Amino acid sequence: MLSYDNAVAVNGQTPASPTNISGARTAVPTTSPKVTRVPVPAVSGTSDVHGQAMNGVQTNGQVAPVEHHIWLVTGPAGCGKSTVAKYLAVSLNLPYIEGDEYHPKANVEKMSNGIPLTDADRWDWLTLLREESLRLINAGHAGVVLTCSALKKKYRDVIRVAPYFVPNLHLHFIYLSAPEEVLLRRVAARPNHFMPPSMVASQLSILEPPSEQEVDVISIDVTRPIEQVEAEALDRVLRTMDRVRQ
Ligand SMILES: Nc1ncnc2c1ncn2[C@@H]1O[C@H](COP(=O)(O)OP(=O)(O)OP(=O)(O)O)[C@@H](O)[C@H]1O
Ligand SMILES: O=C(O)[C@H](O)[C@@H](O)[C@H](O)[C@H](O)CO
Repeated sequence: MLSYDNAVAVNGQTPASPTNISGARTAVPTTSPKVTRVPVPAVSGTSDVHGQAMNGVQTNGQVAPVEHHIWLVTGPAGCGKSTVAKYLAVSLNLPYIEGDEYHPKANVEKMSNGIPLTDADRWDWLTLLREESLRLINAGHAGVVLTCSALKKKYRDVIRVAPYFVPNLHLHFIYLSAPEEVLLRRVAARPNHFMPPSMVASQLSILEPPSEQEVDVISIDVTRPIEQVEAEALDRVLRTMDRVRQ
């Protein structure tokens, strides 16, 4: 069941909710969550040096509205979410939220032991990722880059609620697709990661690849070398931002 237990700050104000009253949080990051913003030059015209508002005075003297974006890099284990998300975050000078670091300890333990998560295991985690994205945007960032497997449509729909909370907020999924053998090879070759290769099959068994009706999804074939994947991802992001601005 969807949970709205955790209140989201809207324009700096936190609405009353059962969570505010009890002070309890249902899910907390297992480790120090990775919310990083790498101080490199922004891609021209996308953000200022603080990675903040992408507005500015247009040639007609009018101030353009601030457009906010959540770039959610999605797909099954090993598809390259973290790699691509870090690249986008650096290129766009935006904070990066590593979804895996927000799983409760029990989820990580399950996955480490080769036990797939259930819907119930994922609900609070998904809500937490949505909240954390909104928190950073409400704190003044123009946008965020977020990784989250979001394997089913109903998981993506949990995040799709985000734009209700912030004016001019746009959510985009960047879905990385690769066949099982490629995922297996990449997961098996990756050192020091909690996810065993045996979990790839279960990820694919529940995966609902985004349909054409999910018009907020950019799909990218990631069987190609990483440089090509990153270049395509950035190009599609920049073109999407242009479209939104027009
Ligand atoms: N296009 C690519 N070509 C070759 N190797 C890649 C490519 N993309 C990612 N990799 C490598 O595959 C491995 C998995 O990538 P990464 O950790 O980014 O995936 P992920 O989707 O974040 O995985 P998980 O969700 O399981 O954490 C890494 O070792 C990474 O360097
Ligand atoms: O929904 C899930 O089953 C999980 O989020 C997984 O996708 C892992 O966290 C990730 O892939 C790590 O390897």
